[in-house]
This record gives sequence, C-alpha cells and structure tokens, in this order.
Amino acid sequence: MSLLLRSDDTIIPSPLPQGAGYAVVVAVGLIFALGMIGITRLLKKTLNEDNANVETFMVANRSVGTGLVASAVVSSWLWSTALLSCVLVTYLYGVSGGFWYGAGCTPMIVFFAYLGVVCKKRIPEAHTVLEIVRIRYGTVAHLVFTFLAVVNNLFNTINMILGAAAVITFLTGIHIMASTFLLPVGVVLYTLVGGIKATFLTDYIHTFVIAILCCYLTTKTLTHHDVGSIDGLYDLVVKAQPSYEVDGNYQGSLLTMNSQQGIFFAIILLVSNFGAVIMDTSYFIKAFAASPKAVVPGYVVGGFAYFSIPWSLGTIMGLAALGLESSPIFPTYPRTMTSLEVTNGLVLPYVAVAVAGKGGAVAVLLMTFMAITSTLSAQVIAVSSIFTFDFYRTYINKNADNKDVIRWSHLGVVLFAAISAGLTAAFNYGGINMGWTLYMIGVVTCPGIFPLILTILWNKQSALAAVVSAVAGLGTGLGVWLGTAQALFGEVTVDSTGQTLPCMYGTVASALSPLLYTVILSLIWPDNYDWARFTDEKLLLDNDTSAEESEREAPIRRSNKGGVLSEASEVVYDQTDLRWQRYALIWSLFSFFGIWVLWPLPMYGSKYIFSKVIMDCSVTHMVVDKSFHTWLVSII
Ligand SMILES: NC(N)=O
Repeated sequence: MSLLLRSDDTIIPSPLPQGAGYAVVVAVGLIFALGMIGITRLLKKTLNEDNANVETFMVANRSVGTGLVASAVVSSWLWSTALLSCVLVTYLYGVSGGFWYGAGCTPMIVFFAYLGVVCKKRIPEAHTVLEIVRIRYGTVAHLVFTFLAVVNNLFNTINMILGAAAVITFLTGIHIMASTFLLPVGVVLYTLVGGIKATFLTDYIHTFVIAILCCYLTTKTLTHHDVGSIDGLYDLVVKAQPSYEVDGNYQGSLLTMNSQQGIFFAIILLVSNFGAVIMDTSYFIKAFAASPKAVVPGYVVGGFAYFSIPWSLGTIMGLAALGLESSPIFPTYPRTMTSLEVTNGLVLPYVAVAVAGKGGAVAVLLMTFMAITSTLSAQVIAVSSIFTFDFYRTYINKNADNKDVIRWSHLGVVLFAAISAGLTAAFNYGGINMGWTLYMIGVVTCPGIFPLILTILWNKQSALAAVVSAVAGLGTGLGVWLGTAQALFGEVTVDSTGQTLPCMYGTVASALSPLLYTVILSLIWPDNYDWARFTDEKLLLDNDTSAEESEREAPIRRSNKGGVLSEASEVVYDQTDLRWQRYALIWSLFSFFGIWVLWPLPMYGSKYIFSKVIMDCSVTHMVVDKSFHTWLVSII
C-alpha cells in the first residue's frame, strides 16, 4: 500500500463507554441466540423444520426462496472488512477507491449463480463442493482442496475479526483481545441452535439494519453543517486536495478514476474475491440450500444489490474523511491519521464520529457487529460442514447416523470459532492488521479457483492436473509475492509483503498459473469424465424419525438410491432449469463487462477529473441505487 508513513502516539479517547462495547458484543449476541431458539421452535412446530435433522441444519432442506438467498448473499458477502475498507481505499486513492470496491465484489457473486446452478444439476444431493471433488477425483484431491478451502475460510475470518476488533476497541475502549474472543461467542450460540437457517434469517435482519445505518451515516454526512450537500462535499475535497496529492493519480487528483494505485487495488480485489467466493464452501452450501429456481435470481439480485453499498458508503464517507481531517471536529485533530490507524480500518469510525458524534459511533459499532456476526456465522457453518461431511463422515465414520453428524457439526462450529479467534490474536500480536490481510489474502485463497471451477465444468480435467495445478499454483503465488517484496524493497517483512505490487503480482500468479498448469496437463493426459457418475453415490442423509412418525409429519418418498426423503428434502432438478443456467451466464458476463470494464475503464483512459455536476449525478445515482437495493433485498 502506498501510505505515507505517518505516526504519532496521541491516543484518541473512545467515544463510547466500555459498557456499550460489552453490551453490543455480548448482550446483542445473546439476544440473537435467544431469538433464534424461539424461531427454531416456531419453524419446527409450524413448518416441521427440525434442526436435529442434518439436512435441515446444513442445507435447510434445499428449499430456501429467492428473497432469503439474495439477502443472505449480500449479508454473507458484506464483510465488516468491506464496510471499513471501502472507506479506507477512497481515503487513499480518491473516488476510484469506493467504485473499485463495489465493482470488485459483484462479478464473482453473479458468476456463482452459474456455478451454483450447474452444481445443483450435476450433483443435486451434495452438501459441500468438496464432496464433488472427492467423488470425481478421490482422496488425494479431496484432501488438497479441503486444505485450500479451510485456509480460505481461516484467512477470511481472521481478516474480518482483525478489522472489527480494532474498530470496536477504538469505539468503546474494550481490550482488543476481549473483542477478538467475545465476537464469535454469540455467533456460535445462534448458529448451534439454528443451523444454516439461522444464518439465512439473521442475514436478512443484518442486511436490513446495515443498509439503514449506511443510509443514516451517508445522509448525516451530506447534511452536516461543515459539508452541507454533495456540492459542499466536492468543495471540501477540492480545498483539501493540495495536502493529498496521490502518487500515480492523474495530476495527483482525488477526483479522477485515472488512479494507478486504484487500479492495482481493483485487480487485487477482483482476483482475490473470486478466490474468496469460489473457495468458500458457504456459497456452495447456500446454493445447495436454495430451491433450484431461487439460486439464479437470488445470487444475481444479491450480487448487484451489493455493489451500491461499498460504492456509496466508501465514496461519501471516504471523501468526507479527506475533506474533514484537518477540521477541529475530526477526532484526531490537530494531527492527521497515522498509517496504522488507516490500515486498522479506523477511517470510517473517525469520520462517523466527526459528523454524528456518539450517534455515529453507535451506528458504526452496530454495523460492524452486524456485519461480523452474519459473515462469521456463514464461515463457521461452512467449515463445520467440511469438518462433518469431508472429514468425519468420510474418514472417521462412514456409517454416521444423523445424531453423530449433528454432534460433529456442532463440534466443528465451536472448534473453528475458537481456532480463528486464537489465530487472529496471534496475528494481532505479530503486528498484522486488517489492511495487510486485505491486500495479501488472494495469494493464499486463489490457487484452487480454476481447478475447482473446471472440476464442475470441464470433463477433460484429470485428477493429476487438478491437484498439481492447485499445489503448484500456491507455490508460484507465494514465490512471486515474497520474491517481488524482496526485489522491490530489499527485504521480506510484514511491511514489504503488505505493499500493493507484491500483493498484486502474487495474487494474479496464484490465480492464473493453475489455469495454465491444469490446461497443459489435461491436454497431455486428459480425463473423460461421465457427469452421470456424480449421482452414483447417495449423499443425502436420512433423518432419524421413524417411518410411522414421518408418515404423520410429511409425505414420504423413496429416492432412487434407497434413501427416505421427506417432501421438503426431495432434490428436484427439471429441464426448465437449463433456462436459469443460460440467464446466469448472461448476467455474469454482463456484470463483469458492464461494471468492471465498460463503465470505469473509459473513465480511466480519458483521465477525466470529476466536475461538480458529474459528482452530483454520481452521488445521486449511488444514493438512489442503494435505497432501491435496500428496498429490493428487504421485500422479495
Ligand atoms: N466482501 C469482501 N470481500 O469484502
């Protein structure tokens, strides 16, 4: 990252008391857990949804509708990191930062609609994508991809907790270790009680609350007496410009898309986010949990709805931070923010406190808490599913019954939360913060992207090619990342490895080199996989209810592989769903070319500097977009 290395030891007093920190982190978490117990009981009574049945706990009987899928996609993708980082990159690079954050988060979610619908067609009874790898390629490939998937979930989770804990600590003064270890507690409780349905329901509530708080903060900023309006914000940025000449931006301007650092960040974010989504089993679980007709509209609406949140929040709050940093209302006044404060994600809380005082602090505290809990819940259930289906049921107890599997999935939830909180604490003590993980995460999360996609889409990719390309890709990415840090900065340290160029080259090498390796190996020694073989193995778990009891509760079907399926858990995929596959492909091409290429790149090429009128139009567009998407995801 090209941050000026500024430091100053003045500690900024927390705007809220420690009690508020504990109240939110512990009490709100417990309230969610209690609420979830009530909802789970209600669902069991009214809809016969029993979380003691593993198909319900893990994939919600594969019957979740479009609205919940869309809000769950937005919510599980709306990392606390995203809320903090979209403001951070606007502060660093100007208007391009917030835009690239939104644009770098949408195409992979929309593309996932395609992948999800193909998976549901080819292997409708799956719970995790790793089951698919095992059935196609066997044990070695299964272990390699399981390792890569867990690494991905771990790094994502650490990245989220690092940012959220730093912000909660600044806002309330509670010790950083307290927030690091207490944040996962409430999540574990309600996830244990509610299973994946809990994550869908809380995701809905979280998305709604976060969207309302974003509207509150951005409105409060634009109407603050030191800002006044969009024009006022523009004037503030123009006035502050001489203190913020950005290296690599056209004329150093904060108001241009022609930002070299901005586009490097855009590439890092786009590629590493493909890794974060494709290698995260929670997106596959959500696709498996959705009814076939809900996958595509759910992911497409969710992907597009997401774009407006970091774009608008990042642009308005990031520009306000630049405009107000030298004003007495800014918490760090008379000094500017240190590079550590910036990379810890404190730009958003500082500017929120500047424009809205304690109200702003409460809004950021709640937003961060809502974001971290919903995303953590998704991560926890993803790793729990790997632990249960890809470890316990595969290698320890092949004949595990429903009760065993539920017990192990609960154990997985607790273990993963504890390990990730422990590792976050270790990272913290090692001097690593959210900014560092934000930039380098793709190096470790991307090597499996192409081998995994081709496992689902290309019947010529062989087991050898999948395994070798992923492992060699990880080696290539790590080598390029560390080698570039050494070559450019003469040392391999936390500081040099967190810089933009080593992270960009490392991430791109991690993601693309496996494509080259796997295509070459598969052309030399091709596989010729028959997709029908995916359905040879029965993956659906029968529940433990006696036949007589089930007869009373739900109509019984016999699956073609002998399993007893309730009406709710029947896995259906008819040919009309091919239509959805086509739509998904069209939308994913549109999302990439529309949002990432055709819109921003001509603005980059033309070296355009935003005029006041265009700034007015842009900010109005983002506010309307955000309001519309909040409404859309809330009501469907
Ligand atoms: N959603 C992300 N990757 O910020």
